Amino acid sequence: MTVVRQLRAPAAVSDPPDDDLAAIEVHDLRMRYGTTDVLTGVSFTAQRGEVVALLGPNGAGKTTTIEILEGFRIRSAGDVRVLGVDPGHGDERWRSRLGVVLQSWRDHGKWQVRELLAHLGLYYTPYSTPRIRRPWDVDDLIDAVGLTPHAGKRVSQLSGGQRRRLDVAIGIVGRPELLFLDEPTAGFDPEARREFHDLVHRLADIDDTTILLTTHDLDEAEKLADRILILAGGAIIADGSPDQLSRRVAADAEVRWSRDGDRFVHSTGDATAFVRELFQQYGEAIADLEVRRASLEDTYMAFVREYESGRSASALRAFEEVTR
Ligand SMILES: Nc1ncnc2c1ncn2[C@@H]1O[C@H](COP(=O)(O)OP(=O)(O)OP(=O)(O)O)[C@@H](O)[C@H]1O
Repeated sequence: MTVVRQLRAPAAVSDPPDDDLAAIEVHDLRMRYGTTDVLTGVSFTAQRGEVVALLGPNGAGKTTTIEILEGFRIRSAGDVRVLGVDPGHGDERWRSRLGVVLQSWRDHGKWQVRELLAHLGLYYTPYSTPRIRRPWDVDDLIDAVGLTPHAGKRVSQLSGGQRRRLDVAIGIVGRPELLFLDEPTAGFDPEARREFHDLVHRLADIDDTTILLTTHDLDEAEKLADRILILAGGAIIADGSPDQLSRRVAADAEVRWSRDGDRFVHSTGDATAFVRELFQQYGEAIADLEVRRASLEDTYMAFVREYESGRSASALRAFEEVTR
């Protein structure tokens, strides 16, 4: 079954007037399944052109949050605006401005790659605007996701990683203003991952696409995201750039070097001043210099541990002080 539906062409489509609004605004979002509260008060915003990574342990509610923003799930409570619209009441024109890459999408097996993308692209033609020409040219799109050698293959013949690239192509064929990526690189080899990262940077930098992604790969989050949100216990327990978060967790950097064959390590709050002094004192005798801040993985683990030990409120207060 395909997701394509024939639509009546809307009257001339102009660019929406809400460019100054944040792409996503979420205030006190709550979600209850039966008697279980999964989201207990999620609040955050994403500005236009921002790449935001939503991190959190399994079952924290990342997919639930994303599906509410996409309009696929109805929230229990809270205010949500996506491209200025309540997703519970989004119409087809609103939907045409979104791109969605779900965690797994097993469909369309008999279609050929090029044929499928050309067909899905037709859905977006009526929503082309002077600023955003929809859909994406099919051959450019296939090239952008690295599927040119496989353009004539049936979807059922693609490998897992190629299939995932096609999922991404399906998500962006309508040149979305806002793109949701739920664990987009699961199953990618390192080369495919790097190409995908380049594509995300291109979408954000050149096309000014806002991107909200979930991932369990912290290295990926650090490479891609302008901002990281950590979801745990039904709420956002940390919100900031990777650098802001790592400073919150570990104010000190670790400096390592060697001199005359001996290795040294020193923790300092001002690595630049320390290194300057080191060179003044020992000059060319210094070798193998490294300055290391806490990685995002260290930072993430510290936040989640802090949260799990019941100190989330104090962690959040301290974080807000650092980023104020
Ligand atoms: N339709 C549903 N009915 C009942 N409970 C659900 C439903 N969908 C999700 N849940 C529960 O809500 C919680 C959050 O699930 P969700 O898939 O949003 O988490 P997640 O953070 O995306 O997890 P993961 O990292 O494992 O993908 C889980 O405990 C899950 O079992």
